[in-house]
Amino acid sequence: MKNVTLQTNITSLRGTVSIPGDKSISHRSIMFGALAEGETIISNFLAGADCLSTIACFRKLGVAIEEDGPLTRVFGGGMNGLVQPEQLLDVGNSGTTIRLMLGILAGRPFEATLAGDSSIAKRPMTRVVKPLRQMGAIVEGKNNGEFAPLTIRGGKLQGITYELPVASAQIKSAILLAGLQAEGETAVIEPTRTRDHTERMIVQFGGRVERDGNTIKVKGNQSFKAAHIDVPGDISSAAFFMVAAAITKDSEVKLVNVGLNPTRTGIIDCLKQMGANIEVEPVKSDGEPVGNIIVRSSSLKGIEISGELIPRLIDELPIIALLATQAEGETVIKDAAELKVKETNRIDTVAKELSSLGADITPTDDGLIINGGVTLHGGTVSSHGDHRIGMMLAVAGLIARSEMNLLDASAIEVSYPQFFEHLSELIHS
Ligand SMILES: O=C(O)C1=C[C@@H](OP(=O)(O)O)[C@@H](O)[C@H](O)C1
Ligand SMILES: C=C(OP(=O)(O)O)C(=O)O
Repeated sequence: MKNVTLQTNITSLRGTVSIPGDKSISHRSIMFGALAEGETIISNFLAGADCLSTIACFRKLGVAIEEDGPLTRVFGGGMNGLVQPEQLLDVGNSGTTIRLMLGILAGRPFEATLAGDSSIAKRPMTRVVKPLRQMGAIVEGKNNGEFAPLTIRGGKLQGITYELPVASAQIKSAILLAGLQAEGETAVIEPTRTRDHTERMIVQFGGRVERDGNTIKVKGNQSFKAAHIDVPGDISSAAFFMVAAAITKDSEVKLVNVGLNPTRTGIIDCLKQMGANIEVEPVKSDGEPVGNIIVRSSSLKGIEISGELIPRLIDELPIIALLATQAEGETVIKDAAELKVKETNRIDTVAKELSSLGADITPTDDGLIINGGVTLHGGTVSSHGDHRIGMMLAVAGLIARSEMNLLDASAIEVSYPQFFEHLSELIHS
């Protein structure tokens, strides 16, 4: 529960940040490395608390994983290499870990129990438990499997065709990971395109996956070969500095090595639509698309953010809400009810914390309405244990007119342990 006094009312932000590895891709590189045959070598792995939880879970499943300076090595024993864990699998604060691991464990012929922190205990799990049960896994947990702790006994699975009730890469990935181990074919139909890192990684590890419109299909009984994965910088982490540069005066920030997978670049589209001064320089890469992003102080206008754009910037909505407080006119965020089931109810926590700093922000059933052009003042705010809320509030501090204290700042370690260090390197006061 580290509390920090934030730097407020700064003059400008200038410099370059090399953005740490993408959280979604880091999780998946460990998972596929564990299921593949041989030594997988990962560079730029994100050593944030969530991804370290994934490593700890796979070690308990018998997989050797070495953190070797800048490289992470996973010694996979193939699909049948996982062994029944002797202890509970602790996913910490990570929704991606628990949901994707359920998909993997659904196909394994042993029992395992997964649990996490108090936030994980409140996040909905029926969304993955239901399709996995349909495929043949046995899952037990509180409220008929809605909440962790969850005990899963996997085994012989049958492929299914499943229409996702919400646009979620975690549900899609859990079903695909089970489908890769099932008899026959598994098809997942997504209502709107979501991040496709799992599909890309299936191919990188020598597997097969097909996409036809919004339907993704995998054949069962596949096996994987070890791979080299170079994890790009996390655009969801870069977003905090993009917004920070846009809303502060005399600023110019360059973010290097950022993942530019089109299923994740909604924040760039949103900044452009709001009138931000932003440039993107693509950089050659073998795997996921990567580039550098340069953002300068901007004069911004309010927009509507809704529909298919939402899954492409879902984790950036807290920092976009702050951006909107500095734009002229109204910003309406809708179709984003999924924000209610993240680490916190992000509609409520964003509205509560930004209102306490003087923002004009109203929570709705599926988003937020923000009237911009407001000067923020200081005060005591809290991350509520949610890393993205913590980083958004630290960025709000940069433009706050009086002292600001952030409670529970340590939550930021979930996705960006070097956040304060990188921020202070940019500050010119
Ligand atoms: O698949 C992933 O790595 C993630 C998917 C998203 O969640 P949902 O699938 O619940 O939308 C996102 O919010 C989360 O931070 C990471
Ligand atoms: C929602 C998030 O992650 P997860 O679902 O993995 O906890 C996030 O990182 O914003």
